[in-house]
Amino acid sequence: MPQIERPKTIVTRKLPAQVEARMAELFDAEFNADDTPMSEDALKNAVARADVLVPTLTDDISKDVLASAGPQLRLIANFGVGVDHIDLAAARARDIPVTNTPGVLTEDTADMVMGLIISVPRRLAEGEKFVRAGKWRGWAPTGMLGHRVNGKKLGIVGMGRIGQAIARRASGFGIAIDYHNRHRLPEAVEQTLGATWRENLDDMLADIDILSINCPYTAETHHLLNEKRLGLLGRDVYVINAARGEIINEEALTDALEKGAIAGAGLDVYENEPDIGERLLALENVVLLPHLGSATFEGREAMGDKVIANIRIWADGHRPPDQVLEGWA
Ligand SMILES: O=CC(=O)O
Repeated sequence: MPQIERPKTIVTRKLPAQVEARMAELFDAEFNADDTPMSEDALKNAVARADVLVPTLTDDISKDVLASAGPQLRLIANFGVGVDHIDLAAARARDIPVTNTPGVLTEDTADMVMGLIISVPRRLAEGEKFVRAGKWRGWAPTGMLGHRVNGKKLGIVGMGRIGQAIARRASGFGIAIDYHNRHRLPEAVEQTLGATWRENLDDMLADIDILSINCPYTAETHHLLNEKRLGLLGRDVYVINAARGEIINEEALTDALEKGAIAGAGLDVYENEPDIGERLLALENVVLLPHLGSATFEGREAMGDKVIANIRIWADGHRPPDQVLEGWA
């Protein structure tokens, strides 16, 4: 592990001002003042010069980009929790640790998912647009009815920190919780959350009212929700995704929504961000958000603090606390 006084730290996107100020104090830091996502060439140039790269989810840190890394690049300290945009195996092969920012965005993301769990079945976003469009003619006994969430069953795919935080909130709304996860949680945790483990994902899909996707995006979870699995959901089911767009086959989801094979969706993430298909944009039974999961002032500052802590601890010659160990022995 190195000991470096002021590591050359290249930050690929504009970060909160307090975070950049602290980084400028502590590191030989280079920022992206105009916040334009870096091109592949710009990323190659950055890894050729930096000791530490601070990327975000909008950067494709591919094997190709990492092939341009100079021998001095010794840490990738990601601003964000998901690391699917970084070729972890290529980083591992070059012995470059990757860190992320877990924990500090859990509650914000869970709050936003809860917002979608309420707003999609109750048609809140649709109602807001209706009022603004000047179409509202007053209260009506059958006006803009949605589905009740109290007493319904939520299926959570991926019961990590965020999944569990959603379960805690949903219980407060009187929603029952089933979950599917690679590993079953300890029984005591299940009991506290009031959550039931479903070993078989397909069985769970056929037995829920709301689905929330909260697993990481990996080769195994690519299009986890495909046409076949969408077909297992009932007509009154709502799909919520605040994890990664690529976990759902967006074409198949759009088909299901268009046909009324499912009731609606709340999406914060997409397969080709920031592009969203015209067909999806045209649908009424969908709430579309611009990847807002962790978008609070407090959360983004805390994410910056985590990035800084990881760099400092690493620069002091220790293993950074949030090293992503996937692919590492
Ligand atoms: O999506 C946001 C993140 O990975 O932090």
